[in-house]
Amino acid sequence: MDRGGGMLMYYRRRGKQQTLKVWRSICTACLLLRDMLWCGTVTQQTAHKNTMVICVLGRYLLKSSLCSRSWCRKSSLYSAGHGFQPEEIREKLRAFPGGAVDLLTQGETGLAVLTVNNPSRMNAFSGAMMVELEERVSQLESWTQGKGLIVRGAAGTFCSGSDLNAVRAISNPQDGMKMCMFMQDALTRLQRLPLVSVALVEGRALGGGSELSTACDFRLMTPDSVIQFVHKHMGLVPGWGGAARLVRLVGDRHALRLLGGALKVDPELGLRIGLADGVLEEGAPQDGDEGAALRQAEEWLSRYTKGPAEVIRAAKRVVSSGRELPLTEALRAEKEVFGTVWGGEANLRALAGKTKHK
Ligand SMILES: CCCC(=O)SCCNC(=O)CCNC(=O)[C@H](O)C(C)(C)COP(=O)(O)OP(=O)(O)OC[C@H]1O[C@@H](n2cnc3c(N)ncnc32)[C@H](O)[C@@H]1OP(=O)(O)O
Repeated sequence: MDRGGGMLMYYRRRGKQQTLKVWRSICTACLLLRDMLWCGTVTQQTAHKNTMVICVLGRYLLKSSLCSRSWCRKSSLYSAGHGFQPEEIREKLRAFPGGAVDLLTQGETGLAVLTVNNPSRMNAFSGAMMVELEERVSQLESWTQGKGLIVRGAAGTFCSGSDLNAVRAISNPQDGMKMCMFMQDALTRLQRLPLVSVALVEGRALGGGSELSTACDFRLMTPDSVIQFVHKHMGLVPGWGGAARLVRLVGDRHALRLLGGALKVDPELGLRIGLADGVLEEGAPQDGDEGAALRQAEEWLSRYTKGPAEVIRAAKRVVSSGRELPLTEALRAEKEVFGTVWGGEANLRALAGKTKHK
């Protein structure tokens, strides 16, 4: 079994052990109390009070052990209880064909390129493409050697959101909710991948396209590009998790300006409010070199992905848990990830090499 799979097994086993330990402690404490009550060491009132304390404490411990388990298991956002039936939704979405979501993984560099590919519709997401996106995310979840991911659109533009033809056909509230849960789930899983991810925004990122860009760790913009949450003009708000992520990226006031005003975010505004992390050099597409922006993005990303895969992936994991979990849980998750690199190959090599950080 590879290291990633082994780690997941370790987390699962550890989660079960923790839960068992908590149950065992609750039972032992209750039995002890019962014996003390029989022997007359404690009064009935004290025993009752202590039972309450044990129950509250036990509940807290169980909850926290289950919480770290579910985080490590990369569980879905929604379950059947929320009306989330992924296979049924996939079938519905596949009824709207067109376009593709392509994935290219490079073994030597550990970088992958995910391309939203529907140029005749400015890379709008057909239903079939939503299903393909989820499949590509699953592929990336099993790619244990990966370190970085670039998300881009084909033919010099990023993505114009969901395909309006599909949107019209599923405009009833039930189908809308299903699509919303499906895309939130896929994009949350994309954001949680143990890969440093960057959205390469060329041309336009509109509606769902702007939401997709926020599911990456970073956004690089070409000089003439625009990110625009156009949802207001469609009588909508983001539904692919874009609003929740936007608030975390730029703060609630900027987020409200971007959504309420459907503002066009050019690179200058993007950098100022912290939505963009870099602007690529001028001129490349005009030279007829379509791959130039991608090469620049690869070079930019490689600064953060140089080094052993297990260390880069661990860095992304601790950032993901820090980003999403309450502090106590995040610290516990960090401890677990730390345990996977401490005394590991890269750590021992660095110690033997007397590394200096000049
Ligand atoms: C929760 C998710 C919410 C959402 O994503 S709702 C969707 C939000 N997106 C939009 O409203 C974008 C609508 N499109 C536009 O505003 C413009 O097409 C856009 C992207 C600014 C490009 O404008 P232009 O450069 O003038 O090009 P154009 O309009 O002639 O477009 C070229 C072809 O692409 C098509 N297209 C663009 N965006 C699309 C979309 N989202 N769904 C379906 N088709 C779309 C457009 O209809 C046109 O096709 P055709 O040449 O007329 O056959």
